[in-house]
Amino acid sequence: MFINILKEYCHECYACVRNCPVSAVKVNDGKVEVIEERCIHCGKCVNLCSQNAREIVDQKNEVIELLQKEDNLAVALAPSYPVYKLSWQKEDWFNFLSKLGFKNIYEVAWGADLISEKYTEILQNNDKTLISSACPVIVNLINKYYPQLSANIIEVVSPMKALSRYIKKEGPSAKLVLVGPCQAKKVELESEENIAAVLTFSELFSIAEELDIRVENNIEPELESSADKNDISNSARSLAVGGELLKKVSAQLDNSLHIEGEKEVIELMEALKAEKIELEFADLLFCKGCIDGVDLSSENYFLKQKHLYQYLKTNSYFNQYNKDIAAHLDLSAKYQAENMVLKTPSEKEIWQILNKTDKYEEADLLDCGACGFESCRDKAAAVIHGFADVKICLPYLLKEKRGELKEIQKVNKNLNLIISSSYDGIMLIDKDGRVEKINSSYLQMLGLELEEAKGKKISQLEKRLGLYPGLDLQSLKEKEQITFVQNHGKNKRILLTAKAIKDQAAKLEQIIINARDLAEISFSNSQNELNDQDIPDYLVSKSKEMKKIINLAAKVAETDSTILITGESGTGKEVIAKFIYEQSNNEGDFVKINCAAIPTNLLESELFGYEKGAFSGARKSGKPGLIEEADNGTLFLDEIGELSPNMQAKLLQVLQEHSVYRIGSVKPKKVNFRLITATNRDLEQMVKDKEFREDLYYRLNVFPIRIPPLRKRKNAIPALIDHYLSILKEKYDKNISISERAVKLFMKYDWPGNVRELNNVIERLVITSEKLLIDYQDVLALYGEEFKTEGISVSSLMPLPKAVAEVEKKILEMAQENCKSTYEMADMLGVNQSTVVRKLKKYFH
Ligand SMILES: Nc1ncnc2c1ncn2[C@@H]1O[C@H](COP(=O)(O)OP(=O)(O)OP(=O)(O)O)[C@@H](O)[C@H]1O
Repeated sequence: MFINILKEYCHECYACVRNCPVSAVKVNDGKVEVIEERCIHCGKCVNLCSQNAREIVDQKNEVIELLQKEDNLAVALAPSYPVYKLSWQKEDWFNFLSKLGFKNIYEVAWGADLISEKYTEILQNNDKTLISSACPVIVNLINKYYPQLSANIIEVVSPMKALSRYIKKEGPSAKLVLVGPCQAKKVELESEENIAAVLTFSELFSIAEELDIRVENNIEPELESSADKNDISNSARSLAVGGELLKKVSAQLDNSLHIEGEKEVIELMEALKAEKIELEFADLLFCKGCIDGVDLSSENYFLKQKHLYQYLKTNSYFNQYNKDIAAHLDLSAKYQAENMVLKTPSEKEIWQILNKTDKYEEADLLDCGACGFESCRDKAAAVIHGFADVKICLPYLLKEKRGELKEIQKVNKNLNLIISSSYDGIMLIDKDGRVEKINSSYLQMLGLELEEAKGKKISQLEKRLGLYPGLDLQSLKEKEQITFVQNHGKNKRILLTAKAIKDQAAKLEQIIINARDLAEISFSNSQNELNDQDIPDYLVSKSKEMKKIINLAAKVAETDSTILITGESGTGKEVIAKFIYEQSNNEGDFVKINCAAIPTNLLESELFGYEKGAFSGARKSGKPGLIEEADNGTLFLDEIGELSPNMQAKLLQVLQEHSVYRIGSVKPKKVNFRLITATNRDLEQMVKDKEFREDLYYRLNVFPIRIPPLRKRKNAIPALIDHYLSILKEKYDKNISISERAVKLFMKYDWPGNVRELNNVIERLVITSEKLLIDYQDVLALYGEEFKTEGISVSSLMPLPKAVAEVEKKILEMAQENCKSTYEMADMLGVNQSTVVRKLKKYFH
């Protein structure tokens, strides 16, 4: 690759696309690329790039190395060399090059002298238009884009090649570095074996800078002229000014011309191609003479020209040349057509492309040139040839962007509306943990005004408001999302879901927090309540309390949140855990273990598994633990309150690292499971008593579900009785039912064993009953004392007022458990509401 595009500097101005004379620059994904095989190496795109996004591949390092190790390194200067340093004379150049380490200095002008003789010879016996081969860009242009004219290029090497061949003969061991103003020479001379490197003048001077070489005027030139050598003609030395070659060779030609400059050359090519013009000889230069070459184009052209002629008058050449050696040189060359001419697309193909950027008729073709092509048609052709992105069309993109902007504004407006009207608290935090945006629901939850929250550090807010635990920014750097319950003082608990927004390099950019008051989740009358037919048969949900729990469970099932189910033994914690698993999208299994039922040492291997030979008695092959088995599924740890401190620590590690270590292994295994735990113990109290780890408690208590005891939801009893009777009828093949009075008796009992006890009692009654109707008496017969709670039983003497007070208190307690309001209690007890309020105050405050 001759030209590197520095993509980070390219700002998509497409000046290079627009100005490349042969469409050798393509646009790919917005960035430009040089198509090497189409490039004629004119260097124009390098010069015009204002962002310096082009880098010519150079050989500076090779030359530095050569200067340090080669004893016989020569340099050849292109004829334009005097104009690179307008203030320098020959001595300056000599001192400079000698100090750099070159042992011999040649001038390419000698090569020009050599080839001009060859030209004169060929032109004398010629019957077709011949074109000069001195300019490598012209040779590339003809071979690639006017292949029918390749045969017209004069079959003589360029002056530089001629010189290199001469030097090879003169001193075969000499290695040569060529220095000139032209990028194309680098490609042209690549294959000449005695040329070690080709540099531009700028590259040569940057090497000097690197080696800290300066010009000193006190060194005299050491190179002497000798008698057996020849001079260089001044016409050859002025070859860098356009037209000098023609002057030198065309004395006897009637029909020849010299042309320089891109536009003029291409015009002539077109005329020659169309056979509109016939010439004996055309001396062509792609630049305005080599003094205007890519590396010299910044200085005023006429100043350069004047200086060159002046310099040649007052400064002799560096070296003389041996004509005898030159006489035997092979200066012939063959030029090969490489046809890069593209097929012209049809009108239909062009319009198919134009249509893609909303251009349907001539009036739509603005030809603004912003895409880098002169016309919309040219651009469409480039798209067809694969050189351009169809979408790069400024008017089209502007229209599209305007539409997108409108859409974004609309979405933004809607989004703001949704956020501000959301019932959930929503907060946006920046990567440094400062509040960027917060909606009014959240402000209300925190009891803050907007200005008290906006821009403040979340950690400071949490401290000030006593919110604990705080948002763990560190873990959000590693994870996508965390869910946890945050305590607001004693009574308020907020369920927080914090989602990390990360950039492409996975660095945390922002955090979105969604907050819900747990009290509201638990008691809200959800609009998305499950229908009765969606509730499985094994779950009796007739009571209001159970319905709420089931709806809550169904909602949380959709998330991957960790759930803690609490409630007395037999209330249905496991049934709810199972229901959550069934409602979720978990692909894996429901794996259950009762932490109280297994001794600690066994529990560890059950949960974590073990490697082969981990302990005596272990299975030879090792065994995966239940945590591994629950991968992608749900792990239900019942009686979590019974976990030993050691096991608590190990479980916490699994939850923090999302990986498990089998016993005897140091290799973690990644696991992904939903955890549901259950307990009938008061974990919060256990934390206070230091019996349960606080950090583990917070990890488990992400989404709490509390199942009340059956005595607090006695209205569920009839439905539960029906449920069990229908199962038992089938099981025991008995068409048995229960009397209303017996049910009433059931309703008065406190059911310390909860639903499980109720189930057992009914089963026993079904088994023992000889009739088809279980009655009040049957219950009493079987459970006698326990169920005799109907009426008031008096077992000892006491003052009457005290007895009345105790009865009143007991009755109020019972009414409270079964009623939602003091009005309902008043109704049930046959007194008015104010009496209930007064008596409640008396006994309970
Ligand atoms: N809502 C319900 N509908 C039908 N059956 C229920 C319901 N709740 C509980 N049960 C039944 O009650 C019994 C006890 O339930 P479960 O084992 O789920 O209770 P638990 O709270 O997990 O008990 P423990 O704390 O002793 O483990 C089971 O037979 C279960 O099927």
